[in-house]
Amino acid sequence: TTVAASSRLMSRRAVACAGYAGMDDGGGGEGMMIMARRRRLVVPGIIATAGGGVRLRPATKGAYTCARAQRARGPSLATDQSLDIERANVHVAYQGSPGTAIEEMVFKAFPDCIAVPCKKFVAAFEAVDSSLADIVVLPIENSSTGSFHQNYDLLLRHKLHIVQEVQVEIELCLWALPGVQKNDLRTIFSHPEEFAQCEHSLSSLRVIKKNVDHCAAGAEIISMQNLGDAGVIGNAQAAELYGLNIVECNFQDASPNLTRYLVLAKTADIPKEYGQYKTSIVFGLEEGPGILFKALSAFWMRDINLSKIESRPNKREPMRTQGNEKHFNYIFYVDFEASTAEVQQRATFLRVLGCYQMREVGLTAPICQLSTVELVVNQEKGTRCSSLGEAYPCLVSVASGEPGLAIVVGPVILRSLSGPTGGILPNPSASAGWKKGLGWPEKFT
Ligand SMILES: O=C(O)C(=O)C[C@]1(C(=O)O)C=C[C@@H](O)C=C1
Repeated sequence: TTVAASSRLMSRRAVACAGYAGMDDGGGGEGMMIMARRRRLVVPGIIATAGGGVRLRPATKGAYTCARAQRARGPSLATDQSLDIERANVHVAYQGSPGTAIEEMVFKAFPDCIAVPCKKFVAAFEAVDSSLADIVVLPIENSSTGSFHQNYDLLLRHKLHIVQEVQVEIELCLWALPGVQKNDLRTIFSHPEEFAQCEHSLSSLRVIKKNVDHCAAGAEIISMQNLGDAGVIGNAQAAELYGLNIVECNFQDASPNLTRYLVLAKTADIPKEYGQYKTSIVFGLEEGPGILFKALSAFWMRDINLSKIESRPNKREPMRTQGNEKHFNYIFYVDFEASTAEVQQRATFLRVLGCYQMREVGLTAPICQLSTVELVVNQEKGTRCSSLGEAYPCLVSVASGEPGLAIVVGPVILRSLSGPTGGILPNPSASAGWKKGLGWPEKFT
């Protein structure tokens, strides 16, 4: 059976590897066609390190330099202000390998892309940092288990901009070698987040859970070692690819099971037309009663919908002192359905992580749209912008420490496509940083 198992795996993997090398597998079947369209980049000069990072091979050993990578894949759009992430051949980095849920999402969202699978997310971020890939795709939240906390930390550690978010429904299945029943299972492999999404389903099984980076890694272990008492939780694609049978479909505790992914690039991709979009910021606050409430009231005063707040420990300054007491110190990640607001008046630091469009793959209905009325003033530079696109670079520079104060005034939010619910006047007390003499923007007076 070992031979049968490995030849089964080999034949499946031959298809996967044809995809990996960017070769046409020559098959005429529907599945083969899909694999042929799916191109993955193998970067020969990249060495995975034990810590999951990547480093480039030294030049003497035939380095695959950024310049060579660039030549191989044509002109880079990484410095182009109008980065088109939905173009053909956009290079998409992610943590995963053939058959993973994340890869399925990548090909759903970017059907003509070149996939750049990496061992770890850190390596995927580095691939974009070093221009080997245009964008990185990062899971950030699941509809039943919530935030992927470690991935929030990655957003801050790297200087990439969020350029899009994509929500995907992922059906999880339990699979094992052909002939293996649910009762035979003693070990189950999966990604920790996928275990969490199936906690209730798993409670009836007496199994040991083993974490792997993604479901395909677990499937490969089972297939290669011919483990007749092990299963793996993941999406259906990997089961097919690694020659496993589905023991149970819809194994996740809640349906639909949605994962929200962020797409990040080196350059901010500012929405040029007003549509359904979001901004993500991260900030720290000074000590004091109600400070978070005051910062967030800036959104309320402008009728801006906050869609998510996440607090994380401030790793650089883990403790703050209040009187004689020491407390944990936090930073706050906030997503809101508009452009940036004047939180920076109260923030000890603030970074705009991105302003981006929201996409849903196979899901329904936009919730809110922003009208074209938007004005930003950077007092020091006296810049007035009439669109979010114009305003964004100024907001980013102010947020990253340049002198000045950028304030978004307005905006008028259309709650439905049928018409505005009314404009929001800037509230003087909320705009305390506004310099006298500049006056209120005409559009709002
Ligand atoms: O195990 C896989 O196949 C994965 O792709 C893992 C993965 C991901 O990285 O996107 C997939 C979905 C989950 O919600 C969390 C993790």
